[in-house]
Amino acid sequence: MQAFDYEDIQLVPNKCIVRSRSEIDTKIKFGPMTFKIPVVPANMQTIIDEPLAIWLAENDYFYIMHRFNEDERLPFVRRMHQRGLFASISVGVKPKEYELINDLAAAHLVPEYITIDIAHGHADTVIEMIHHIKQKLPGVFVIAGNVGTPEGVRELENAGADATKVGIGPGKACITKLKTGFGTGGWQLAAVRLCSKAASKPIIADGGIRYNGDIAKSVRFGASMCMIGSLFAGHEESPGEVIVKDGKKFKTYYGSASQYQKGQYKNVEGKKLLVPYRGKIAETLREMQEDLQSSISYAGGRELISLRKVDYVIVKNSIFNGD
Ligand SMILES: NC(=O)C1=CN([C@@H]2O[C@H](COP(=O)(O)OP(=O)(O)OC[C@H]3O[C@@H](n4cnc5c(N)ncnc54)[C@H](OP(=O)(O)O)[C@@H]3O)[C@@H](O)[C@H]2O)C=CC1
Ligand SMILES: Nc1nc2c(ncn2[C@@H]2O[C@H](COP(=O)(O)O)[C@@H](O)[C@H]2O)c(=O)[nH]1
Repeated sequence: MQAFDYEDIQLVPNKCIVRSRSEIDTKIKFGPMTFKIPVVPANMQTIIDEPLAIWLAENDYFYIMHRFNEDERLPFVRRMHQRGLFASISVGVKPKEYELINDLAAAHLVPEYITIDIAHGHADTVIEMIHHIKQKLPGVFVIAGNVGTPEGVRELENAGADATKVGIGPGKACITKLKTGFGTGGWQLAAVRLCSKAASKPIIADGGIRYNGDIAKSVRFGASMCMIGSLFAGHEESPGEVIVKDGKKFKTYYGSASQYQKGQYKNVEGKKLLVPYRGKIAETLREMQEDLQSSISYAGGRELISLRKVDYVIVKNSIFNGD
């Protein structure tokens, strides 16, 4: 197996078949809905909150609400549906999470998407939760993760997951690779490739995306969707705290397994960092779409799927991504 990451790969251009990039379609059908671009902000507390979820849903972007305001999830689903918007929530695997699924079923509240979000997703705990959701809320599109191997993808798909999320430790706020020695940090793009070859359902490439071009690379290697944290952390709408340092504005971004999220220093696998303030999220999403349109033009196509066939070269070998 070749180990490579985003910075090691360049995609090889084909002849352009459009007169303008505006002709190019970046849409992706993912589960029951179609979205403008194959990108979802990470389901982390400093990345997504309810006002942003509403804005994203209203503007045809995918979102996944984080799971850290536990008791707010059921009312959140209700409020999204009352607004005529899709509901997309996260769950863990502890006993209280089973109660949430039971309560949603009892209230006939069926979110369109549920993401099972734990660090080591290739686990019986996740398989059991997939079974529970599918039994109680059969209409839900279930995303399960995170995994980093073909075996992980296959087992979760076989258990009933409709999509799997790939990425163990490549994230910017992640210290899993340093604290445990395990993960896909430094070879996340190769892991996406490996996992997508084993997948019979969509996969989400999660973590390690540092530039807009990495979205095209993820799609090239089989991702249907990219989950992004740090690139979304610095916006006006981002829930992180604003910090002013030496006259410059920053926002805080912390890992979901950091002491800041957990409230205690136990099994910590995440850190806190400051990211430069970068204005409105709408502008970043617009630029991502434009860059993706350009990518597809270089692929010699007019829609996202054309990226899947392009040649690539490995331009160097480094394993610094995420550090
Ligand atoms: N994508 C990534 O690389 C990573 C992401 N995260 C994020 O951090 C958040 C917290 O994750 P997580 O700690 O899993 O959530 P939880 O604290 O909710 O843990 C979920 C369950 O899995 C158990 N668990 C957690 N890690 C392991 C492990 N390595 N082996 C066996 N059991 C385990 C926990 O028990 P106990 O705590 O008692 O072991 C608990 O019962 C999530 O949002 C997750 O996505 C965290 C690390 C890596
Ligand atoms: N190992 C850890 N990974 C984490 C933690 N919190 C979140 N994450 C993962 O990172 C991505 C976002 O990555 P980025 O490179 O785009 O910033 C996120 O979706 C999670 O999968 C953590 O505490 N530890």
